[in-house]
Amino acid sequence: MSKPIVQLKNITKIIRGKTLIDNMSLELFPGQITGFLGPNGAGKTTTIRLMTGLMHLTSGTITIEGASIADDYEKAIANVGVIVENPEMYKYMSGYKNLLHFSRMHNGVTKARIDEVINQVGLTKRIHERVSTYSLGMRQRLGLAQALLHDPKFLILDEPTNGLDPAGIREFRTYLRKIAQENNVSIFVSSHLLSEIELMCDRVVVIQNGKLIDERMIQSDEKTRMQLKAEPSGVVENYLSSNGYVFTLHEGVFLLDLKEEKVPVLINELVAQQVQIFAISAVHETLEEQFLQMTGGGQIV
Ligand SMILES: Nc1ncnc2c1ncn2[C@@H]1O[C@H](COP(=O)(O)OP(=O)(O)OP(=O)(O)O)[C@@H](O)[C@H]1O
Repeated sequence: MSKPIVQLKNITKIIRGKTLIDNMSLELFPGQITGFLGPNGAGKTTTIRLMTGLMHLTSGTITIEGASIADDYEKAIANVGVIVENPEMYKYMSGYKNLLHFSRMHNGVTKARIDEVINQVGLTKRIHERVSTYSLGMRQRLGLAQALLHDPKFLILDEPTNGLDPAGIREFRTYLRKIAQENNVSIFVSSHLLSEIELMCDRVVVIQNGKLIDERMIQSDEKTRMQLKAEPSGVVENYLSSNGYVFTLHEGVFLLDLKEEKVPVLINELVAQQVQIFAISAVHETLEEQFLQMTGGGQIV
């Protein structure tokens, strides 16, 4: 695994005797999109405020590209890009003029760099039109371009796809992935929307009561848990075990993990052995179900 871009080491935040963040440690890596998931009040916003220096740590350290937020703020923050919930844009100016305006907030953003980010977020054709004519998805992408202007290595997105439909989310994700990979940026997506995290991220960390309670990779090409009802079960059992399937049999229903594209193969082979298939279907345990189990049913929208 490559070197982390961001390191949170045993961070704690206490305000007026209340522990908001409790001894949390986390590493974020280049090229990776990490989802930060938690019920309302879990401490997501507080963590982001600590990461961007808007709040001071009670104890622990946060470093970005090796620079400490507490001791070397300017250097650390130079590597951070933030997209807030609804990026504030000048609607009656063109996308280009907006970017030109925001580029002046940083040192050394060239016109060539502005063109580069416009191209990266797919806005080249419409960039000279007024922002008021943009779709919501285009505005989000303009917000992304704005956050990328100074070429940060760490990008924070707070509830990034607010209001986008699933197709819009998917489109936005394509751009995020391209940016994570091409620029070797570490992207951190804070959201209480499980579906959003599932769609956009490679990895998810779950926070509750200021503590990290789970961390896992999200694999899109994962095997699906299937339930199969077929008879005679002895023949099915024989076939599955001699072909290396891992399965369980409960009340006449087989449970096994396999990739969806393997389903027709399995059906053909069983039918060839005179097996009668009554049903085969996917059993989905979504991240949402896992999450609800983990957090004991915290308030999720
Ligand atoms: N300045 C503050 N002073 C005291 N308590 C605070 C302060 N800021 C946040 N809190 C409390 O800290 C806890 C964590 O809040 P935080 O906003 O970080 O949660 P969150 O995960 O971002 O939730 P949401 O999804 O609702 O934004 C909450 O109980 C909140 O009331």
